[in-house]
Amino acid sequence: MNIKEKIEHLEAELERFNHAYYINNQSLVSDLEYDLLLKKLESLEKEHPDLASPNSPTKRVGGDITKQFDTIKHKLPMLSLANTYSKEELTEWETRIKKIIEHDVEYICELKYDGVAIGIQYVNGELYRAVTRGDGTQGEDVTKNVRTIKSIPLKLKGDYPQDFEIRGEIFMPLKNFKALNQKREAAGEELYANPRNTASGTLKSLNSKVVAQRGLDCFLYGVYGTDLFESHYQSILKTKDWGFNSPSPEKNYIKKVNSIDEIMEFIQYWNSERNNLPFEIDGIVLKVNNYDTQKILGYTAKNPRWAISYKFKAERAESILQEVTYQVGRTGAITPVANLKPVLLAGTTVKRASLHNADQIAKLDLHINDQVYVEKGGEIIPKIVGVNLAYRKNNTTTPIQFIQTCPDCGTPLTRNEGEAQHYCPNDIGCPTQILGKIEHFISRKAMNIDGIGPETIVLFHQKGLINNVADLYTLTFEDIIDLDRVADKSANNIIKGINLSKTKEFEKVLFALGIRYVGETVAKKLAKYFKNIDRLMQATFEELIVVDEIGERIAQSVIAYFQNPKHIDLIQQLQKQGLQFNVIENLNETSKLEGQTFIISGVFETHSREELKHLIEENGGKNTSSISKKTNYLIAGDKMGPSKLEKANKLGVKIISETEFIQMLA
Ligand SMILES: NC(=O)c1ccc[n+]([C@@H]2O[C@H](COP(=O)([O-])OP(=O)(O)OC[C@H]3O[C@@H](n4cnc5c(N)ncnc54)[C@H](O)[C@@H]3O)[C@@H](O)[C@H]2O)c1
Ligand SMILES: [Zn+2]
Repeated sequence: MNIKEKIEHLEAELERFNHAYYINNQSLVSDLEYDLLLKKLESLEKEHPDLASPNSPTKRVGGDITKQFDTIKHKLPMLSLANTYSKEELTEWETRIKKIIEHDVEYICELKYDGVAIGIQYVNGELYRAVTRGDGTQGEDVTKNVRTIKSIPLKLKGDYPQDFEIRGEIFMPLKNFKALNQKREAAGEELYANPRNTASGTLKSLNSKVVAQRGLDCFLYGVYGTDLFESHYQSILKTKDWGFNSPSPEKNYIKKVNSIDEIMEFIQYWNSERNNLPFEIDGIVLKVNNYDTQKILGYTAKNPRWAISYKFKAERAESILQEVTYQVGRTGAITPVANLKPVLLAGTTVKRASLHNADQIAKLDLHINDQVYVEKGGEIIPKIVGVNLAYRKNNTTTPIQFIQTCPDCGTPLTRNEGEAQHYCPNDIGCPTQILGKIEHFISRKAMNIDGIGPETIVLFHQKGLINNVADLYTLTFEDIIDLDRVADKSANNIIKGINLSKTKEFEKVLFALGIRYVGETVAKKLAKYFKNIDRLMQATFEELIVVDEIGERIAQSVIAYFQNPKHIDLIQQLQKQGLQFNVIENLNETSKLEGQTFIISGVFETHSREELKHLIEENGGKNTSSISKKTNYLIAGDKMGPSKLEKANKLGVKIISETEFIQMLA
């Protein structure tokens, strides 16, 4: 390749990565690899300015315009940040500043939140519009989605400017990310790769309800369009008074400093502490504090000159790929797992890395006995990010052949068109699938059968007592007491728990069946819509997809499930045992309290708190556990805490007695 071709090739590659990252929320390479390629292109362009294209990715902000939302022009461009990976590069940045600014410069250190940028305009103290960064000049109007994020105020407090913009980062807290993936796992869905890409995909969701459920959060770190302040730091402290979730100095999320050494201290602190944060950061951001100084320094086409980021390198280790083993999931999905020579990484010994699916193996062109690079990002299980090809030249390695039959039952694997995952189709006879399905069935969110754990299930299965979930209901006290280690009392508990599960609502039963892609929420929607199993079994594809939140993939999976005679047989057995396959209509339900939110506090004369909560829900109202502006009523009983009362009064929440509440239902 000559230089021109090299530049063109790099440009095309970076464009491809940008598109995947900003539009499809996928990382095809690691951030470090991306940044190295970009720097390579930058230096080639510097040496050969005549060959540089005016639209090069080195000169443009990576754009997220999907055309699914209205585009809005930014009043002030929304730029990216130049990035550095070392103290030397930071020092170079400071030297460039010092060439222009003669006096001492104050810097602000902040966390670099790993999410998506947002600009929010407030007019007369109310959230007016929220726009994504887009291509830096214009972004997309995602106001409706941003309104669902609880930490972003809809109305401001205090002495705010009449019209201004605040910018920040929307991200997904780790807890919510893990919960979301757990739910997806329970529904047999592919897991999301990392919080950043999930946050960015969620923000661009066309259904605001989905956004609300997923629990995005936001930190705000820049005020624009007002001349109230002299410095960045001053403005950030003030935005807290207006009601914003801005970074707090108490937690060391933001710090004012005067030298590179102090900056390095902040960086080192967070490089080790970042694993204890409830959200992900990918580095530190440094900003010149004084606004006048910022103005003098100005901008390049892509970045402000007064700010820079210091990015953490994902921790990486080298190891040898010794073997690939295959796990069978509850829904039959096959997951290849890399077994590595144990190696220390980010403080823990790593022996395994996830390989996701056959495509992943092919993409890395993995061989057994390869020397591989392992990284630990936000995910709990580390992943293989690359192979040392030089090592392969001098060692014997063998290409990996993806298995063709199930490691558990020997059935030939299948792979649906357009899907990355292989499946074992023998869902009735494959031991891991049998056990996985029963474990899912008895789990807390499904049938919630107390007294049985995974080990008991294995034991029952080994003794030939259960082969599917219907067999649970034919277990007798004698069957159970015969097993090792089971005492009278626990045998009784098991039987009791199994019997009690017969009263579980239809939606729980539907979820417990473990139909691929039918998670808790989907099961609820399907139960509510079709009311009973017969109607659901007869539903056509067209009938299914009109249901809220049911897409093509779920509809196809539901249809495929009911086409299998073995599943029909199982359902009939469960019906015979008396499980609920109908929605029991609650005759007490009304919509009298629709749209009203209640909080209950204190002790009451005629109803327990639980009863009151139940009455609220039955009549279409909502319960909350903490008072906010959105709370409509506080039902006050005896011994109510004075702080609650004070807060309710302050926020204008109406305070009512138990009797007054009951009158609302009359
Ligand atoms: N892996 C891939 O395939 C791939 C592809 C494209 C981009 N990327 C990654 O994305 C980077 C480019 O993305 P970018 O342009 O958004 O730059 P960036 O993420 O490196 O930095 C700029 C962004 O940082 C965010 N930010 C977080 N905390 C901040 C704070 N306290 N103050 C100010 N800003 C803060 C803002 O959203 C801002 O837009 C690349 O360097 C690369 O690491 C990766
Ligand atoms: Zn199998």
